[in-house]
Amino acid sequence: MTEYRNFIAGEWCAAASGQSFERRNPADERELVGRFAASDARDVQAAISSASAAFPAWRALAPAKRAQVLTRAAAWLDAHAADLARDLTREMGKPLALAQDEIARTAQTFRFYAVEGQTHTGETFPSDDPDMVVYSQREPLGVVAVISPWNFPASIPARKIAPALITGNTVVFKPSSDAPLTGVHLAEALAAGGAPAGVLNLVTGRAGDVGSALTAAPEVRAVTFTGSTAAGEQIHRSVAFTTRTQMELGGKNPLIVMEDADLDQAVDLAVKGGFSLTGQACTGTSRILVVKQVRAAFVEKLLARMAKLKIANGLQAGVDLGPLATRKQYETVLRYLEIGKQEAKLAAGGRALTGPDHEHGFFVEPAVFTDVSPHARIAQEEIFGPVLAVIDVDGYQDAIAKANDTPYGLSAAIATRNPRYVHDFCRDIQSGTVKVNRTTTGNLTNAPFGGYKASSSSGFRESGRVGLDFFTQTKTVYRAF
Ligand SMILES: NC(=O)C1=CN([C@@H]2O[C@H](COP(=O)(O)OP(=O)(O)OC[C@H]3O[C@@H](n4cnc5c(N)ncnc54)[C@H](O)[C@@H]3O)[C@@H](O)[C@H]2O)C=CC1
Ligand SMILES: O=Cc1ccc(S(=O)(=O)O)cc1
Repeated sequence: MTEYRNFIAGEWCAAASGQSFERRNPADERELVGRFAASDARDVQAAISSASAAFPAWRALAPAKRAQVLTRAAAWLDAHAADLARDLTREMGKPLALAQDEIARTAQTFRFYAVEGQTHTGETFPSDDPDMVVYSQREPLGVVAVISPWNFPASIPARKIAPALITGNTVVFKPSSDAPLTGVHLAEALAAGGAPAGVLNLVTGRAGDVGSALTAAPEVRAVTFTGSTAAGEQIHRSVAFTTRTQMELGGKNPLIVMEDADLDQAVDLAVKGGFSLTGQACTGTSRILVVKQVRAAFVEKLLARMAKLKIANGLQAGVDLGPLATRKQYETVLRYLEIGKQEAKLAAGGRALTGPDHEHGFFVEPAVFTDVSPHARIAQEEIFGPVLAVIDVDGYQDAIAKANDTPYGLSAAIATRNPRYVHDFCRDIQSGTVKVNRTTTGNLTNAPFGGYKASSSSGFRESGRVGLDFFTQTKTVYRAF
């Protein structure tokens, strides 16, 4: 099947316009992945009405019953994991092993919130009146809009949808039009899990056609979004002042390599953090701040390691890097490679790949720039591609000052064996996630996730137990006889 529809009020339905858009495989544009409903404001309004109508009964349902829906959806994901991972690779390009891992983590996220959401309780407070009890309780917000990107088309929406649903909200979900098929599969999973009609609604389409209809609707009580800073700003401007927002935005994530680091391990962190997912992770490493005395040895090992990377269609065995996910992303990365050549020294890589394995896809060689000024554009702006900027530093104080000197603060790592550096780094770095001798990428379902500075827009963290907070409001009750 290659024709996919919206999911509204428990029914699979075509867009009101009757139009569809296509998604093609970024590794080989000749392959059609599917055709999807090209929705507009009418479809969005139908989905919001459906979610509003479903809300009273869903919030009244026992949390254990809501949990069963998530648990059964997780079982459906597990049962279909092989096909889902394949579709995920076909639609956005990541290597199959990473897609398999993502589907497994998505099921895990549904199970995690099925359990945690049932004990997301309030507190009792000592009362100044013996005839009065005082307590707080958590209540759902209502209709929540979930807007997600293409780089993690299963795990990012899952960690928004699962906490929203378990706490009694209903959802209108708009996946990226560059990875809509995995969004369709999430809706299938929840339908198979027994979500009542209207509890989860899926609307596919271009941001320009559905964006503000969804985010500005007065019935939508909260918008949870992951994507670019530019889109985040637009959404922020479009919502009513009473609409709660949660935005996970970009990063310019540093890896600091100290003079005492195990250089083989540091290279591993740079390659995995910078190039896995072809650099298209918000937590991807993009700046390497390396102490001068080990810089030459580090770069030499890094280039040797890069020469062994296999770049091809993610469905092939042993692939390290797939294509960039979209033509727009491909053009952006090529543009930044040209900017980098003006600003710094290209030490390796950076060519657009052609030839038998690559000619129909968006493939580029991973690139390393050295002699990069900390204020160069390639050291300050999110590229979202396999491009590493190596910046020389004089020691710990210089490294931390430069690491903190961007508008972002999502994830940061240090390679060192010195406990003093470890201690100071965990204190000094302005970043929502801090890693010691681990990659900037990768985060656990059960731990909080979010950024400092321009990397997140609100104090509400995603993921982990605190990921439930965004989706509830607190009511304080004073109850006397
Ligand atoms: N933080 C992250 O995980 C991600 C960051 N990005 C960054 O964004 C850049 C561009 O990628 P895009 O796919 O164009 O991301 P984007 O931020 O434009 O799109 C992300 C999602 O938001 C939706 N969207 C965009 N504008 C909207 C609006 N005004 N109202 C409602 N929904 C809206 C899109 O349809 C998509 O579902 C990348 O180069 C990268 O720098 C992209 C994807 C993920
Ligand atoms: O791109 C940002 C990002 C990367 C990974 C994840 S998840 O841990 O797979 O959910 C979330 C956000």
